Amino acid sequence: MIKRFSFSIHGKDGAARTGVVHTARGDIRTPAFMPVGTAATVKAMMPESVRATGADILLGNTYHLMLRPGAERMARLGGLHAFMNWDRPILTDSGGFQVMSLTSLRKLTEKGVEFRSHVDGSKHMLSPERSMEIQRLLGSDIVMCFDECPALPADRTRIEESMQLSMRWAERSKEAFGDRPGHALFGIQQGGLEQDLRGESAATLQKIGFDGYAIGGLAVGEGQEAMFGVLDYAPGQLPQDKPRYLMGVGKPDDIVGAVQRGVDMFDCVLPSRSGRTGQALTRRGAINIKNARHAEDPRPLDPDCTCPACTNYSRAYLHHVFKAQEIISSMLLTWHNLHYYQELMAGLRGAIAAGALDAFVAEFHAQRAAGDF
Ligand SMILES: N#Cc1ccc(CCNc2nc3cc4nc(N)[nH]c(=O)c4cc3[nH]2)cc1
Ligand SMILES: [Zn+2]
Repeated sequence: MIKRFSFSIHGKDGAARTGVVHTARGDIRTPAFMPVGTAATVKAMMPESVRATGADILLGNTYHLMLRPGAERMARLGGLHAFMNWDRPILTDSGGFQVMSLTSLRKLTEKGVEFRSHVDGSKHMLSPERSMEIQRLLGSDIVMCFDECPALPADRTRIEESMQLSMRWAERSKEAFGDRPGHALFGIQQGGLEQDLRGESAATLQKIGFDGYAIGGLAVGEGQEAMFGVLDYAPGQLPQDKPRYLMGVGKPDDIVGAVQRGVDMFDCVLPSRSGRTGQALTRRGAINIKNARHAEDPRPLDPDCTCPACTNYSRAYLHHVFKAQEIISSMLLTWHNLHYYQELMAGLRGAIAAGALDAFVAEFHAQRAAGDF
């Protein structure tokens, strides 16, 4: 018997919710953070280490995996879960956003988008139908509609036309996805910073009917204030009994503010990418371990953190291995950052369940104001 996708909300505090997304490959505690595993790996992390940080689900990318190793090849090899040795849920982005942000040679039409690979320059095409087929071949548990995310700033006409195209593509995505018990399809709201266009998008998506709803078109340079301005109304435009996923977000304080406004799921490359550059994200704010002041500091990054980096190594050691460009430097800081993100999510879940989110958020900001340690 295939376990069907479902979402149960166990607690609320204001607009914030905490609950569980049930999937055929396991449960996802929400609010949830999804580490990004773009090319079938969360960079510098073994999958068992990613699980040890507390992650219940990973994100993969249609765009990267269709170029290398290829969707049909991945299917022949048993699918993405077997390929990368991660047997829990995987959500895959649908590729449109990555095409627009990673390629320059491309042609956008009603049918879809033609582009050249940033890997080897070969020609490729993505459409709602092909994106659904690729995500099926990968074996993704949560599939994202194929959409268009307009670059900001853009005038209202461009935003409106792009949103309407994305809604036509959402219809085609749903049609192509078919009825796949045990798998979920999420719609993606567009509409830029325009409340009425986002309302129209939400209504159209709800009429088509999806297992979850993403808030797209944000974290594209609009800044936190404008993003929170949209989040003051956008989650409420979406069905309240389905998961709400804010794509590409974000910094710790972005996530806290978005959870307060009713968002349930997040993904961002920040903790892994910044970890590889020597930036440690901690409850007191960011620390750049390459700074000379850490060269002889015997203390851990964060004395209150239980991750392997903070348990077994000094700042001086982390400073050393970063300066020496040792591979372990990326491993340890990525592990720390992902551990910190999962601790933050666990803290948010517990605070919402206890009806104590305001106090949690106040303490979150107070610790960061206390500054570096
Ligand atoms: N380090 C680092 C770092 C780099 C980039 C970002 C911003 C990511 N923002 C973002 N990802 C997105 C993916 C998306 N996918 C789709 N299918 N649609 C979107 O509207 C969309 C919007 C997004 N906005 C955040 C942190
Ligand atoms: Zn740590």
